[in-house]
Amino acid sequence: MTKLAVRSVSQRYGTLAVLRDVTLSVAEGEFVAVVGPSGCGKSTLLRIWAGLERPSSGEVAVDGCPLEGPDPRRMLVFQEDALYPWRTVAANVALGLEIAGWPAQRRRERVGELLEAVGLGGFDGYYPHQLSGGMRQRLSLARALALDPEVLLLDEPYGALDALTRLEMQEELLRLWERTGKTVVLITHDVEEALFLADRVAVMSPRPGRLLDEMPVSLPRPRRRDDPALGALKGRVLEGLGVGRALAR
Ligand SMILES: Nc1ncnc2c1ncn2[C@@H]1O[C@H](COP(=O)(O)OP(=O)(O)OP(=O)(O)O)[C@@H](O)[C@H]1O
Repeated sequence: MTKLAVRSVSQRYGTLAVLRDVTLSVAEGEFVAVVGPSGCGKSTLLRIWAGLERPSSGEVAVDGCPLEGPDPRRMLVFQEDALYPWRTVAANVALGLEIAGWPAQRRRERVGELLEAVGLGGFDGYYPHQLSGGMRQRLSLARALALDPEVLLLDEPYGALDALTRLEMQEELLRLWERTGKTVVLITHDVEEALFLADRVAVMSPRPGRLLDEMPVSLPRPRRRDDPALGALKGRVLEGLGVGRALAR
């Protein structure tokens, strides 16, 4: 079943055309990565699916119905963590639960589960500035997961992390996805990250962003990062992006 869809979606900001005639669907439980040059409208597409903005033209659907607006069943996680610095780790995770009216005891239990799940057990009383970049991203993920959303919209969540932490976070995300079966859309600049994680990679053109290619990655998981088949796919994505084969090696 199709979870998310855009059909012939275009977005303009004043005279700036950002997305042009984009049609893309994501099946329930599917992991789709979107890659494309900086400024081609990837985040815009994610904000449209989050219900934070409406396209200038085209249709946006969730579960086959026109999208109405933001909904806790679809959670967006940003590149820069959007944590509240004055709230502790536990209080950051609890925010959505507070807004949803969960009683204090249930909130505490849920926050404990979530922090364990993302490897932050024992850090409840820390403040965001006392955490590493990777820990802050784990916290952002825990907060996004609090109300058990059906869809995770991840906007380059690991872009600011060092290479090793990034690989670790990719493995964790994969485990989470395998365990929960959530629908995931991941925006990334990192073609290897896209191919390591996703069922399908959508390749976008420079602004105004159009969909150039949709590439299924049918390799079984766990994937090996040095698998030559991944290398061949990487060549195809880079070629689509106009980067050329020479860089793929
Ligand atoms: N609210 C807005 N008002 C005006 N212009 C906007 C707005 N939001 C985005 N833009 C412009 O739309 C274009 C696409 O932005 P967007 O953030 O979607 O790109 P992106 O592909 O995610 O880029 P990056 O990979 O660098 O994060 C940019 O030129 C940006 O300046």
